[in-house]
Amino acid sequence: MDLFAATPIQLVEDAEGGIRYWPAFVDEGEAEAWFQALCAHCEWQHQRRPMYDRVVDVPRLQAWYPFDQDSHEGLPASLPLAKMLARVQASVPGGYNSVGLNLYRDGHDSVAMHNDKLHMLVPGQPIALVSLGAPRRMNIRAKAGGRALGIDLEPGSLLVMSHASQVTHEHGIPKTARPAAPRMSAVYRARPAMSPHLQARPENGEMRRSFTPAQALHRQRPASAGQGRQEADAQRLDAGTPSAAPPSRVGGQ
Ligand SMILES: O=C(O)CCC(=O)C(=O)O
Ligand SMILES: [Fe+2]
Repeated sequence: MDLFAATPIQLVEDAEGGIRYWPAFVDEGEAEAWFQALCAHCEWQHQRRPMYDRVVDVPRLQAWYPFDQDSHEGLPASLPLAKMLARVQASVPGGYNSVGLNLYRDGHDSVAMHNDKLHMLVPGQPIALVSLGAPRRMNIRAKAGGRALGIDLEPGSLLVMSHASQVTHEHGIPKTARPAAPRMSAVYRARPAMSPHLQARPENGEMRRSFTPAQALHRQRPASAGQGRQEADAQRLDAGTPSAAPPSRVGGQ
């Protein structure tokens, strides 16, 4: 392993490791192979969520794989997720038992500023986010105030956020008017036992549509642009998996 890849950039400090970024976590060839395999073989879903009197689109595709922490049962053999997990574990050991994937088809896809849902995370355990495909900017902002920090998440990079950082900071991927090729994140987390995440979906009246591999990368616009579907993004409710918990402004997976 080269020294560059082994040395993270410290973005936020706290007692649990803060937020750290490894720009060249894996080489380009490997990142591209993972991206292609995940695009083609993940079970991509497009969520729509009831919100007040409307149903809103989650502006990105998602896939979820809960798995056994020891045996890795739950990670499909057709996907490189176990191999990716081994790489993550080698850099940032943790009790990971869930991976959530996000596919941002173009600059219209996004995730609103949020922290990952605390009741669905094991305290003290890291959140490890592998970026693949095109680079996209992530904003990270202290809840206490101050300017957001913008970091361009490169393909093959690793971003690790401490549990503690989810209490103090928010993160999000804003929409961009610049041409943006598809980008993916694979987010490894340690979920508490029996968390709602591990139970059958859909939950809370959420609606989903599945995508074939060929459809996954092609955005399907509403028939009438003027009456386009509302997106959850503006309301900050799109930031993760709905759960049995009451809606809150934090969102996140
Ligand atoms: O795609 C990303 O880099 C961020 C995803 C995220 O924040 C989440 O899934 O909770
Ligand atoms: Fe998040």
